[in-house]
Amino acid sequence: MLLEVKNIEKSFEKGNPVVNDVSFSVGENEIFALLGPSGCGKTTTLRMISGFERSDKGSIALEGKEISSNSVHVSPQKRGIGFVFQDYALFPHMSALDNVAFGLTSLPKFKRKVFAEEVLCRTGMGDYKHRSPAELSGGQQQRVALARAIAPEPKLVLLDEPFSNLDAMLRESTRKEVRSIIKKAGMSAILVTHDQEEALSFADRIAVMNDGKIEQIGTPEEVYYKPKTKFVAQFLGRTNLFEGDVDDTDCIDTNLGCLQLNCRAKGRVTCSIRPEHLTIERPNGSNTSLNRCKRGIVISREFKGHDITYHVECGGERYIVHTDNRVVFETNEEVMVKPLEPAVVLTGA
Ligand SMILES: Nc1ncnc2c1ncn2[C@@H]1O[C@H](COP(=O)(O)OP(=O)(O)OP(=O)(O)O)[C@@H](O)[C@H]1O
Repeated sequence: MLLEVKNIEKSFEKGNPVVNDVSFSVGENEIFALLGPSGCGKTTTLRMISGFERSDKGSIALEGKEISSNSVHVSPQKRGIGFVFQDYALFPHMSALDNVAFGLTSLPKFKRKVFAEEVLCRTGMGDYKHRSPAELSGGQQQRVALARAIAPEPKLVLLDEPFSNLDAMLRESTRKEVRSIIKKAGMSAILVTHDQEEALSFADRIAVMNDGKIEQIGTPEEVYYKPKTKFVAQFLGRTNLFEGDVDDTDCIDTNLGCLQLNCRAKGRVTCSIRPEHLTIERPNGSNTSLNRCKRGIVISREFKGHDITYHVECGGERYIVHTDNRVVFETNEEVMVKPLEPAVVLTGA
């Protein structure tokens, strides 16, 4: 493993820990994301890894060497880690090119600007190389800061909301370009974001944080399709939650009928089904008697072009169903909601 973070903790003043017993590791050439709502402790975790903040407890090791513990604190400059701060932190008196060339101390002087320009071009900022930060927009400064962090090709680069100031189109293309630069150079990265779509599309693995703690670590597919807690299920997009007693066929009885579970469980469980794992049908003789499901009413629908989201009331509860645009129902229509996949049991709920 390139980075090992073990049981780190941080409190400010006398308050509760804002980072509470956080552990994870990042592999070689891996892109890892810390995802969670504002104030959950993501930036503080990143600052402890960079060395700008000292942890109260726990340890951090980079390439097997301890850089932070009770007795060790390697200064940020000596950690060999690149970072992009939320506020860019560019040198105001230097051009974009000089900002990027500044850190390239391992290259001979005559090569620094050539290489800096190459990286600036890859983040789409080649045409702005002579401008000072004051002459650039927020989004452009953000891309220069990205270029500056990745140009020296550090083993690990820390990215704190690095795409937040870019508009939707630019965000997607910059994200792809930065991901490819990191992967091609063999670097690893930790991205901090509260944007679930960004974490899902950019990272190889994601740690979902809530209130100072990590609730789940997994690949994008794992955290999205197999959330362990209610928080993870709800933070990673819309979902339908159910509670019920497991019968001896691994099902629970719900308003939608008998729901099959994704794993063996006992007693009372909470489980989740993503809206795209439900579909709706017109009631007919066969599906109404099937599985004791109740009829529902379409309360509203959101047409989004390539797909449609329906809100259906069924047995006094509301459910969200996401279908492709060929499944067309009107508001107030009577429907049956049918699961397409088993419900995921929230084992950490
Ligand atoms: N220097 C500080 N002094 C006191 N409290 C702080 C300090 N830095 C952060 N905090 C508090 O610690 C908590 C976690 O902050 P942090 O910036 O790590 O969260 P975050 O998840 O990165 O949020 P955001 O996405 O809004 O940046 C917040 O409640 C914040 O107010």
